[in-house]
Amino acid sequence: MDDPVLRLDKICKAYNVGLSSETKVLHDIDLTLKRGEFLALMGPSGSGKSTLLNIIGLLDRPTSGHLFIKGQDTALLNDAALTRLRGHTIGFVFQDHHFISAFTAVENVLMPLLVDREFAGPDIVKKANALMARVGLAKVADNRAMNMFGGQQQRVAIARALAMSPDLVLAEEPTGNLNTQSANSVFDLMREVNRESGTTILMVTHNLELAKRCDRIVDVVDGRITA
Ligand SMILES: Nc1ncnc2c1ncn2[C@@H]1O[C@H](COP(=O)(O)OP(=O)(O)OP(=O)(O)O)[C@@H](O)[C@H]1O
Repeated sequence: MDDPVLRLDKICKAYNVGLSSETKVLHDIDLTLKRGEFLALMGPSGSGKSTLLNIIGLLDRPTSGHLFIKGQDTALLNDAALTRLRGHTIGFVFQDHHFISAFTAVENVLMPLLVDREFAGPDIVKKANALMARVGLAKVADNRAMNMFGGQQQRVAIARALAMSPDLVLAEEPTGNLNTQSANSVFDLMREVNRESGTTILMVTHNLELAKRCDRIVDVVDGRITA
């Protein structure tokens, strides 16, 4: 049977505050993402969306509960194995893209392929250029990413997230800084990628109009899934 890309089983997260107390931020989160799904994660500020995204992105560990990626229980993996799994399975698109400022757009897309020995090979430049074409930026691939418009930068970030052909893309407010037209066009691109290549996408957003165009909306309120 095909395992879901992601399955969360009773995920809880508490942060230590001072020496003796802790704040519980996530409570018994159960969530399954099937291959090819495009899910919108919504919820008020402080409800725990970023905390959940960090756990799903294997950047942080839950306090309790289990996170399965393609059937693999990540609680059983050490940090090196988690890093490898993250690199090969998950792409990230954030509001703040952390581009390397001295690099062109296509060089930023190339970076993840260059640093992973298992991917490095003669075709990676071709792949990076194909990704730039895929996101509609072939003509400006050699411009500095830092000098581009917001919508273009977000397209570069999407191309970079797709470089390792991830099963799952996590996008945190990917259209948050954009005007309505750019936001729609960046969302359209993500929708196309999702439909064409079957990449599973989880997008945190405050934009209800865009969320409605996803396959499913999940609301997080006070660290619990409510809908
Ligand atoms: N490292 C930390 N230590 C202690 N408390 C934290 C830490 N990180 C987050 N929190 C708390 O956890 C709660 C959830 O925060 P989180 O950033 O996950 O919410 P969010 O839904 O992503 O909010 P926003 O939409 O504003 O980004 C908040 O009350 C926050 O103050």
